[in-house]
Amino acid sequence: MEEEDFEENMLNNQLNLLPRSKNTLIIITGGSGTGKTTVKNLLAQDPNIVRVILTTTRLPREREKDGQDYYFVSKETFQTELKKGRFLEHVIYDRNHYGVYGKVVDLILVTKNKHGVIVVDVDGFRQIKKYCQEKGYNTVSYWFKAESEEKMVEHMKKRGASESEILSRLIIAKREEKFAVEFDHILTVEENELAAAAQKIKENLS
Ligand SMILES: Nc1ncnc2c1ncn2[C@@H]1O[C@H](COP(=O)(O)OP(=O)(O)OP(=O)(O)O)[C@@H](O)[C@H]1O
Repeated sequence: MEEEDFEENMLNNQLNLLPRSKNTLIIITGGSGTGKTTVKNLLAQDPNIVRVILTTTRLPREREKDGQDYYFVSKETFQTELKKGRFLEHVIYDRNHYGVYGKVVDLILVTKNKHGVIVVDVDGFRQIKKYCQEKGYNTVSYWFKAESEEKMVEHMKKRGASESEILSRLIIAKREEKFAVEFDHILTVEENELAAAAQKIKENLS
């Protein structure tokens, strides 16, 4: 093969490996009370970053809107879609189903041509990352930590968690700590520095 052809081939191969969308899905995981939800909401204030909306069988609460807070579906629809493999991840909480539609990720990164942000557990992170890799989408993952366990407890109390919930969340957090190495970044969110954490994530996008 001529040297020029070889170079062109190399270039084409590299282009094929490039993601189809230049946008990035920001995946946030970590212990309870580490500021994940707050930082996600701060990120979503940026017009270029869109929250990945979950689908649920739970009934809408007052003022919740379909397509804005959640996609609300019936249990039957959820089961049918689940069987078809449409959900990247799926959890049952308080007898209600919650799932992430693959097509919602496509909608944000490709159709809307924006970055996405999602808060998920470790299993969800793995599933979503796998999906994005298969589709050629960029992801950046963050494992969130608080300054200390005491601060996590303080934060959980702030959002109204009961003693028993706090205890079980701390146990889960301890158990899951070992998975932090699977993430691109481990981010300690300093006390009252939630906006700084969001800013750091945004800076890492460009
Ligand atoms: N670093 C921090 N400094 C000050 N307040 C914080 C910090 N992290 C979280 N908080 C506060 O703690 C409360 C819970 O935070 P948030 O819901 O963002 O945590 P979370 O990681 O999403 O928790 P969970 O997984 O339990 O839902 C909020 O009131 C938030 O403002």
